[in-house]
Amino acid sequence: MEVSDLSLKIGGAQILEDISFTVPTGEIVGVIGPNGAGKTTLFNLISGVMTPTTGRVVLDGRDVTNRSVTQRAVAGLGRTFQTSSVFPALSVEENVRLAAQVSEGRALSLFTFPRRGDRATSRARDLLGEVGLGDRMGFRAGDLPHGDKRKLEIAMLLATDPSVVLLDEPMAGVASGDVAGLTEVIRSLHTDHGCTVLMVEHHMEVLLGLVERVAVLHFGNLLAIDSPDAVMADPTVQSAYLGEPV
Ligand SMILES: Nc1ncnc2c1ncn2[C@@H]1O[C@H](COP(=O)(O)OP(=O)(O)OP(=O)(O)O)[C@@H](O)[C@H]1O
Repeated sequence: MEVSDLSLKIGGAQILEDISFTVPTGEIVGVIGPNGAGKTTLFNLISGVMTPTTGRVVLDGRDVTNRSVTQRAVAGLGRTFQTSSVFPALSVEENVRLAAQVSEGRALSLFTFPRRGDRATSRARDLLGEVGLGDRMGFRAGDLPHGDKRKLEIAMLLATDPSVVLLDEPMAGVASGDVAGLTEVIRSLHTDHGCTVLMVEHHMEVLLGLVERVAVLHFGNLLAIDSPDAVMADPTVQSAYLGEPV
């Protein structure tokens, strides 16, 4: 995935300015920065929720800058949001089955009842087993604890066979006892599914344990993108992000 010279101006406010970086296929990159730095806006521009004032977004060699959210999803871009986005009244299995049906180009309908051998159903069951929710398939999704909702969202993402995944604060609100399990599910996106992952996360221990590089945003500018050690040792990053050199 490549973004080049990506900028967003709203009214007189420069929200993001000339952001350029490349994430090679299969790499996990973390995105950090103080509140209001522009992390979610960057995800909105990459996923097509917002249109950049200037710049380009390239996925798998294809320029998708002028493509819609749906077209980018079809091109292999998946995303989770800061707030949970499961269908709360549906069962855990129904949530993933719908995602699998949509990715197969079938109707977003629950009136196709699950049958033995049905591809979307067996895919949903496999993925739920993989993320550790194999024993919760019949639960109402809205009743799951937050960490399991996050795992469910990842199973829904995987049902669409994404090549690039954007995760916006996946650990937000997750109970401390569920962090390790969810971390492993996120790791599997890259190790087992070969996904390219861009991840905003405030939980630094989790982030630094997962990512190969970290991008640091500050007031809409990209201060650095490098290995966690190099970024943490960077005096500009220390003074901007941590307040002062340490
Ligand atoms: N549609 C918009 N109109 C005007 N300003 C906006 C809009 N969207 C975002 N902003 C501003 O852009 C800046 C970046 O916001 P953004 O939500 O991307 O930051 P963030 O780094 O994700 O913050 P947080 O860590 O709090 O989620 C903020 O100052 C925000 O107020």
